[in-house]
Amino acid sequence: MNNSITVFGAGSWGTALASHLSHQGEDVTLWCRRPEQAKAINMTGRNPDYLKNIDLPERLTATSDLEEACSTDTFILAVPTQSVRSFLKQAKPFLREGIHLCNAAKGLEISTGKRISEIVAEIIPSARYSIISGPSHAEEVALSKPTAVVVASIHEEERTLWQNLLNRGFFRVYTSSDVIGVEIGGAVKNVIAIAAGIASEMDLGDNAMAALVSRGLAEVMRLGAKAGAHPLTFAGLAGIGDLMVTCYSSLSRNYRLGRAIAKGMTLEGAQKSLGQVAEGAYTVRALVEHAKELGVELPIAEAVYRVLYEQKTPISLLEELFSRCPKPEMPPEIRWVSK
Ligand SMILES: NC(=O)C1=CN([C@@H]2O[C@H](COP(=O)(O)OP(=O)(O)OC[C@H]3O[C@@H](n4cnc5c(N)ncnc54)[C@H](O)[C@@H]3O)[C@@H](O)[C@H]2O)C=CC1
Ligand SMILES: O=C(CO)COP(=O)(O)O
Repeated sequence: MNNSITVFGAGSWGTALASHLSHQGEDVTLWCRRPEQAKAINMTGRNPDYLKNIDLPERLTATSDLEEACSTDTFILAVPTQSVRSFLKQAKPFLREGIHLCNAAKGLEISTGKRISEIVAEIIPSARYSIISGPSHAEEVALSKPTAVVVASIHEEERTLWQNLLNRGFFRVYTSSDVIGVEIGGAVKNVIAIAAGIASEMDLGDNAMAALVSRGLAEVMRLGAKAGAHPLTFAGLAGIGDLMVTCYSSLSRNYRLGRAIAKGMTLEGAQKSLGQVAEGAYTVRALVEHAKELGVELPIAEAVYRVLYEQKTPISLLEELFSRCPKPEMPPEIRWVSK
């Protein structure tokens, strides 16, 4: 099979996915925001800003010309969540009707609390949407380390298309029809990973970390249940799988951001020192600022928000979390109500 695929966004994840597809024989264009980055990739075969040591396949070409990048009908969207809406508006005039669009970003929009499928439906309603998620650090995918992910779409032919394109070598792709669950799992785990970084820096211990991951999963599930996700999605790659890889790995930017905050850095300083996007710092705002509409209790997310945006100390939040009223482990709202 030989398709022409454009990957929007030449950060770590866009570069890793473009490289994977290109290694498998696809013609891939990597769209870069900055012309000098595209030029450097084409001249040196390496991305000067992300995954700098990875040799990119020869057939991968980069461009910063958006019209040229849009001249196909199959796309991966790998720009950070808060830029998705403005990016799609910019690309829309060049896009054909009925494009195949696989989103690779993980987050919720701060201004609306929306998932990316909802943003895409507003801006490009004719797009046939899929999402790829699961435990997949770009650094490992770029080195062809064994990785398993899930692609979700409400259209069976779309999930099959992306599975056929991406499932090669040590990159195994499962499919799902639960777009809502896969999106929520990927977005919220980034917030829990910030908490995990904080807990790790505070040396709270293995018990605390396991409690955090489990209770973090409970928050993911509560939110998912309310939004109409299938509960079993959270037992899979986009749920517990991604929570584990992000909460236990120093490759995770969200985890590293949490550690930096617990060391006493400001949020701005921590973000600057990271030099890459830690989506959890934004998604937590979407969760807390839209808590009323979301209608679920998210104590860990709220604690992360107060540490990042209200300068509360992690230890005071830990004490608050532990002094809450005792309750059942699984509240009644964790059940699947089909929508
Ligand atoms: N890095 C990873 O291991 C993984 C990342 N993701 C997700 O992929 C998304 C992108 O993350 P990374 O590539 O890791 O980020 P990154 O921080 O490595 O790179 C961000 C990229 O987005 C571009 N960008 C920023 N604002 C933009 C705008 N307004 N318009 C167009 N492009 C813009 C930047 O120029 C840069 O190329 C995030 O949602 C992240 O959660 C998902 C799975 C794995
Ligand atoms: O989503 C990821 C791994 O699946 C990457 O996590 P970070 O954004 O925290 O690095």
